[in-house]
Amino acid sequence: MAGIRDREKRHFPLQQIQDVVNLFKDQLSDSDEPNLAFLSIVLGSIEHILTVNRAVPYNKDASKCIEPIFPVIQLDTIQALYAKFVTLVKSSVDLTRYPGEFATRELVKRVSDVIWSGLTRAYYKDRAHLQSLYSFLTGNKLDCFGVAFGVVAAFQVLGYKDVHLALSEDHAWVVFGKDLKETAEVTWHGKGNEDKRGQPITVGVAEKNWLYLNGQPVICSREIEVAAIVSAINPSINATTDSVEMGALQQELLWQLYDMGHLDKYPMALGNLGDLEELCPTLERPLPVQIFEKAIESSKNYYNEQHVYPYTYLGAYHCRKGNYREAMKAWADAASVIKKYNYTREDEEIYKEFLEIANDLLPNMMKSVAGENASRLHGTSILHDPEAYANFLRFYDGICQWEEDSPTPVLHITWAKQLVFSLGKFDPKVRNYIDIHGEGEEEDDDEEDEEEEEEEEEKRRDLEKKVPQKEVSKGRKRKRSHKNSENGDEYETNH
Ligand SMILES: FC(F)c1nnc(N2CCN(c3ncnc4sc(CC(F)(F)F)cc34)CC2)s1
Repeated sequence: MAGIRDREKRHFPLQQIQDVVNLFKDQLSDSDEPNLAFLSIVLGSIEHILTVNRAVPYNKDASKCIEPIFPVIQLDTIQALYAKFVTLVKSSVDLTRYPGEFATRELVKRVSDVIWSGLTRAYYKDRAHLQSLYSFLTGNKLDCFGVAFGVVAAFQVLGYKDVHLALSEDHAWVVFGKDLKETAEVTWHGKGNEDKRGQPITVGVAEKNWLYLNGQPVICSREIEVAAIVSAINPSINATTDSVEMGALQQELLWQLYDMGHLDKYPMALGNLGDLEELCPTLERPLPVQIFEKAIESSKNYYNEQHVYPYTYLGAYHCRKGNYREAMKAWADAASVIKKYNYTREDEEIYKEFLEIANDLLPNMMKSVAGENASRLHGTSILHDPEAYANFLRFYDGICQWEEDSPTPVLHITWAKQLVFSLGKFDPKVRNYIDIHGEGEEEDDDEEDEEEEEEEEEKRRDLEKKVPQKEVSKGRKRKRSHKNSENGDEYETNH
């Protein structure tokens, strides 16, 4: 990989968002590969100034702090960090020992060790702003995504074209070799799990396993690796405040990548863009729902519909907007994906997603609709809607199927309590309008049905009387880029 040349230098100093967009446009449209390490250092240094070390100027009225103007990024700062990365990588690997065109498993493990040994011993791995090479080179800290990305960037520095990033919805690894046939773990996953660095991800490991998306991860090209670091931008200053400038830069860069087609095979980046558009709509651009639908289409077209997040992005959006019918459908669709998987101990992230939907978002939705007199009286609310009821049942059926044959149980008493609570909010008549017979089941005659319904009704009412409703907790902090937006310290809120 050639170093920083005039092609990069002429964009400096970077003084505004458009300068960064132009730099990325130039990097992505040239015949040569985009320089991953260089771009990661640029994004990390901007993010550092706009979120971590905000030298925010105070105007005369000290109580109001104003958003800092865009930081000026000097070429020499970037060049020094880039040279440090190149020196570290090239001095740690004796390439004469690896003569082949393609990377070997031994070399992949070696490069992973080089990144690994550059990390400080102990630090809070889930903290925000640990995703870029800027964090690695100035603070010796990376999150699990950052380590995998760092390995791929290191291989680009070493001149390899075959080592690429593989991304699932909660893990990252690399593919390499002729036809990208080989896979290798290069980072850790979650808490308290031994890392498996150097090991391949075999069919047996990936099969029916959400962490490896049943063998349907996003296999990145260099351009999609650029999309991954843009998607990994974390604009959060603290748990309640985002940098408007950093969010705007991420949004602009994602649209740039979108227009070049580099998000077509990256559902999570599309979901990210949909969330940003909800916060701050861009004129003449698709609406958030349309972007979330594109993420769903991407999962259908390229990943055999094995991805869950496209549906939970859409469901969360509709829930926030009060579109409860549509939220129910999206969540039923998400459960129809997860039901194909077996739940294992390393799937906590998706477990928390469904737990929040079933035991917090759904009950609160049913509560607020039950309270709406108008729609209830006119029977237009979801409590009278057979379609919503069918999706409600499909949601829970998917979760039950997810649990079946799994080594780890999913459901516990709270799930049952919340199910009874939400189910009980539907108007009993709604059951007469849906057909829930499985394939080939005999059609019962109506009288029997009616009796059965009455008995069910009695049982449900008795159960409800016995089961006191626990107050549901407040919603979980929404995910941010590739890690939750956990910050070390709290600040007073800006807005
Ligand atoms: F379900 C919705 F509500 C979600 N909201 N945010 C979600 N995120 C935030 C973005 N995010 C991601 N967004 C882009 N690319 C990636 S690659 C990856 C796995 C790992 F970090 F590399 F290990 C995660 C991830 C993870 C999922 S899902």
